[in-house]
Amino acid sequence: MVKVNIIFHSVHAHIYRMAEAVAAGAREVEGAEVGIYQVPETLPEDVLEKMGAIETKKLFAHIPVVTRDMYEEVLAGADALIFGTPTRYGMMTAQMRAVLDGLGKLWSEDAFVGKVGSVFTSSGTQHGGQESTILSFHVTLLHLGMVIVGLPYAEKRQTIMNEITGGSPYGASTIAGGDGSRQPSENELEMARYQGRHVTQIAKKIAGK
Ligand SMILES: Cc1cc2nc3c(=O)[nH]c(=O)nc-3n(C[C@H](O)[C@H](O)[C@H](O)COP(=O)(O)O)c2cc1C
Repeated sequence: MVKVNIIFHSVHAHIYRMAEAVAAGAREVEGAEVGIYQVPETLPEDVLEKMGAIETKKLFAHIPVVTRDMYEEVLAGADALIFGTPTRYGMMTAQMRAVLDGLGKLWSEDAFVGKVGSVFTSSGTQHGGQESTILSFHVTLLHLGMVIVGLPYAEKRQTIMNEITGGSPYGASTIAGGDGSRQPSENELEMARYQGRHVTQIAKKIAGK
């Protein structure tokens, strides 16, 4: 059994939809045990309301929130962690950062060394920093000692030119549009499934399971 957990933050549900696709891909691998968790939201209710996020947050309210008492089991206990974060000023969200910054004790115990780490993202605009979000996230994964896996060019969907699409060798991604109205395309969701499957296959090999 190879254990893969997907940890995401989302406000308007784009990353949530991508996370479900990543999970579906991971589940295709025989012997995979796949979990999906969201990080705690730190924005107050009135701010979420102003952002028009009350309804979109409800779409994934059923997904368990990973709290500090769960870090050992959910994060350190997995063979692979696949993180999903919206882009904020070209980087991960503060909500995701807060979880990573809470891993100090487990980091000092080498709890993540040799585990597989991977990242996917979304942004409002096509060139709004998807690559910098994923690559800067990778720095933290390297500090934790993780083996980084991206989205290889073997996944040809990232090379298409006939439609607007996310996806890069660094990881799957989607473009939400300035007003958040664009939903992940089938091409982007397929890349997310590929990433989930690919990470799981590699984690299975590394774990010898
Ligand atoms: C404070 C803030 C900063 C943002 N920074 C960027 C950015 O640097 N580039 C960009 O393209 N979109 C940016 N966005 C748009 C978000 O990336 C977009 O809303 C998000 O990817 C949608 O994902 P979600 O539906 O899962 O929340 C920003 C949004 C907020 C609220």
